[in-house]
Amino acid sequence: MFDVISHSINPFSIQKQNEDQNEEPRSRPPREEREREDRGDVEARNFTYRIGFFQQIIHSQPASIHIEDLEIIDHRDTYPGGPGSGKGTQCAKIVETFGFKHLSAGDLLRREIACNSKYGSTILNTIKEGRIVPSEVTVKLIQREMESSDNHKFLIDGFPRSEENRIAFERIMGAEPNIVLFFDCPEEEMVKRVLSRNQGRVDDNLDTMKKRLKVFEAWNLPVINYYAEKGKLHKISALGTEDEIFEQVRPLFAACEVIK
Ligand SMILES: Nc1ncnc2c1ncn2[C@@H]1O[C@H](COP(=O)(O)OP(=O)(O)OP(=O)(O)O)[C@@H](O)[C@H]1O
Ligand SMILES: O=c1ccn([C@@H]2O[C@H](COP(=O)(O)O)[C@@H](O)[C@H]2O)c(=O)[nH]1
Repeated sequence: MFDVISHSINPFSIQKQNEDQNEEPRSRPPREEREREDRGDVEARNFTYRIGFFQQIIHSQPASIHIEDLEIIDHRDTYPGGPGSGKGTQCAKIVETFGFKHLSAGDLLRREIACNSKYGSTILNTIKEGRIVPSEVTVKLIQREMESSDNHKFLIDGFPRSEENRIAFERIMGAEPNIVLFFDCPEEEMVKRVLSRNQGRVDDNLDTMKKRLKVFEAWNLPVINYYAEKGKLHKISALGTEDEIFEQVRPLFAACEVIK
């Protein structure tokens, strides 16, 4: 495993200066800053967006499909697509049936921890705190997997977690999802599933789960709104057996197969 981040500036320290995930997400940057960004002013972008190290890469991969962490407005006892709602479980079924390449952002980050990569220990701490890893790190991991895959159909699971993630992904990969799914699950069910998952994850405990739900609630809403406005969002009830849930998912993907 090699480090995907080769910059001399640590993206985690940039994130710390610019973002407190315990606070509400910031609104859009002012127009002047956006214009600087559009002009490719790297220095301005670094400061403003925390993720500005990216080169603009136009990528020819066909658009990907995101299994998303999403949230419903004014419906606070359910957390669509939240932690433990069953996204990974359904992804496995989609892969089996439709031949997609499954990319779980969380798994990619955990792999960085396991192989002691440059930011492995910082990623570990971030995950223990239930916080969001800087987009620069996550998108580069996803990019590497997409570019080294023979497949052209991707299921991106648990990503984007924030508008910053979404914007970084679209900018780097030059691709948008064809479809975004959100899994609608009551909070107590998610907590129950996470606490009985039994896979030895450092974040499968009540303390981290509470933090994850809080971060999820604060940062996912703009992402949902964005995809809803684009007409790409599909809500799936996450209650029921795995097969029952897949019967809601299957037709959506069958329709995508036809579009090509
Ligand atoms: N329909 C279901 N009914 C009951 N348990 C389920 C169902 N689907 C998945 N599970 C179980 O719930 C746990 C969480 O599922 P899964 O890992 O797929 O969720 P996730 O949304 O990918 O979670 P995370 O975002 O934390 O990675 C697993 O132990 C899984 O076996
Ligand atoms: O895009 C991402 C995805 C994940 N994280 C961090 O990893 C954990 C676990 O993610 P799962 O999707 O539940 O496997 C999550 O709580 C975040 O801390 C991330 O930062 N960015």
